[in-house]
Amino acid sequence: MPKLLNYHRYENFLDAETAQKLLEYCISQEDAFRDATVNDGVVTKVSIEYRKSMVLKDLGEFKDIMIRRVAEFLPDIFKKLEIVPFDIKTHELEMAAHGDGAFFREHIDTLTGDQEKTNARTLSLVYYFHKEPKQFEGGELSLIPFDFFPGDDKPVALAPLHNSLLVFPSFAPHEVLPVKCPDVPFPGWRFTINYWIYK
Ligand SMILES: O=C(O)CCC(=O)C(=O)O
Ligand SMILES: [Fe+2]
Repeated sequence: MPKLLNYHRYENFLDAETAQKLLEYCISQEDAFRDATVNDGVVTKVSIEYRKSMVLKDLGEFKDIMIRRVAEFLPDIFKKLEIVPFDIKTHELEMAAHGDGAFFREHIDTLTGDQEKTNARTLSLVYYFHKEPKQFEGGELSLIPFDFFPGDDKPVALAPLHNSLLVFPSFAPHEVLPVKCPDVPFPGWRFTINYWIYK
């Protein structure tokens, strides 16, 4: 019987003007997005059975904006997740775009190989944004109970709310359910900033 680990969602995370500028930046970068890869512990590769989405590494000014904003919330994040506060080693951020048929199957964000032992993804933060009104369906983030701990919990499917930040431990299993938006061009897709905090 599995247990769902703590998670939390902050709504209206950025001020409306910054959220709008971020959306404009993202849309302007359409040609710089590349097929997303996955890492199976040995190699990093594109795997269309496992993950279909596009990513962009260069967040421009929004990298610092996001890091600064999240820093204001960190004490509350540790509290909500019931995680003992730690010193941050690394910040890793990328932007992702999910169009029609995009998904990311069940996974965790932390690698368990030796090389990661002293520097591991610990907190996963996903900032959601999209054009309004929303032009896609689906794309919920499903958090999956951890069968290591006893409990009676069921998976929870969280809708990608515009201008919200979802936080959960990087070792919590999760998946992105398929997005549906046939014939919707790039500006109407499901966008995120994926942000991993390393301990
Ligand atoms: O897009 C999301 O909601 C989550 C993305 C994700 O799980 C990841 O990039 O590791
Ligand atoms: Fe993930």
